[in-house]
Amino acid sequence: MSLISLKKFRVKKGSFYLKIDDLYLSSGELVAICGRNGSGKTTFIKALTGLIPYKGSYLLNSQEFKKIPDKEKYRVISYLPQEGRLGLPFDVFYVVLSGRFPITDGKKYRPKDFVATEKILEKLELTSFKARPFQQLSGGEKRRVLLVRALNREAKLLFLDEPFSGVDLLHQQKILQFLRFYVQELNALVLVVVHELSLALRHFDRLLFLENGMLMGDLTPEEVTESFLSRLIGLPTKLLRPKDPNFDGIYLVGR
Ligand SMILES: Nc1ncnc2c1ncn2[C@@H]1O[C@H](COP(=O)(O)OP(=O)(O)OP(=O)(O)O)[C@@H](O)[C@H]1O
Repeated sequence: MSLISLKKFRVKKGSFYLKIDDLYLSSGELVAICGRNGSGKTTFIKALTGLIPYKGSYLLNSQEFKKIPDKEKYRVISYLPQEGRLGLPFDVFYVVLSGRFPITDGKKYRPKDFVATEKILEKLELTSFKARPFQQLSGGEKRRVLLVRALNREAKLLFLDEPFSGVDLLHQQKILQFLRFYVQELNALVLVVVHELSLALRHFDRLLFLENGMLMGDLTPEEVTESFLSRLIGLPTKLLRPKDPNFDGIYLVGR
């Protein structure tokens, strides 16, 4: 059964229209949303989180999304916006802890919230930052902290808008490994806006390609062809498929 089911889904932003006729997404999938600047990726995930209005049918867990109470939505959904709030006047630990607030029923944080926060900081190598004021971190460090905050809710439906921007290659890889673990452990659906097509093609289960607000492709990495990529990118493209599936390092293409 699909976790998200869309039919004649429409979003209007000024003169821009997003139109998706049929799309079904299930738990346990790591999905990349790709496309050129202005193709509608952010508009799409903002509408799916309920931040901007839509028309048509959007079922979340077989329930009409608009009829689900906000409190219930916040328990199920976690969202990392493209531009995070950068003025948080707290230490890193409390910024990450606050990601769990919607699952506390509005009461105080429970001991298990503190334990989970310590654990996720350790897993994503941020323990040494935990007592530092968030505002003093570098751009990439802030991005990693805000991502960990979004992950800390343990939501079954996770939307991440460009989580890798400004993040170094080592930590991109750590985050990707953690996302795979997250999807499997929580049986979650994770949708990620990704510009780096190499990352999307190598690490994701399914790739949604947007062009001018339309879904022009819904493909597995194996189904993506060079001619499809050339059209999407607007440049001749060569697709290199690594021969060693067990290599978990980084591939770079040199001259
Ligand atoms: N509030 C708004 N009013 C009018 N047009 C808007 C508004 N917000 C977005 N748009 C337009 O909608 C289109 C889609 O924007 P969106 O942010 O979804 O693109 P994107 O694919 O996420 O782009 P990027 O890769 O640059 O982040 C763009 O042409 C943008 O200019």
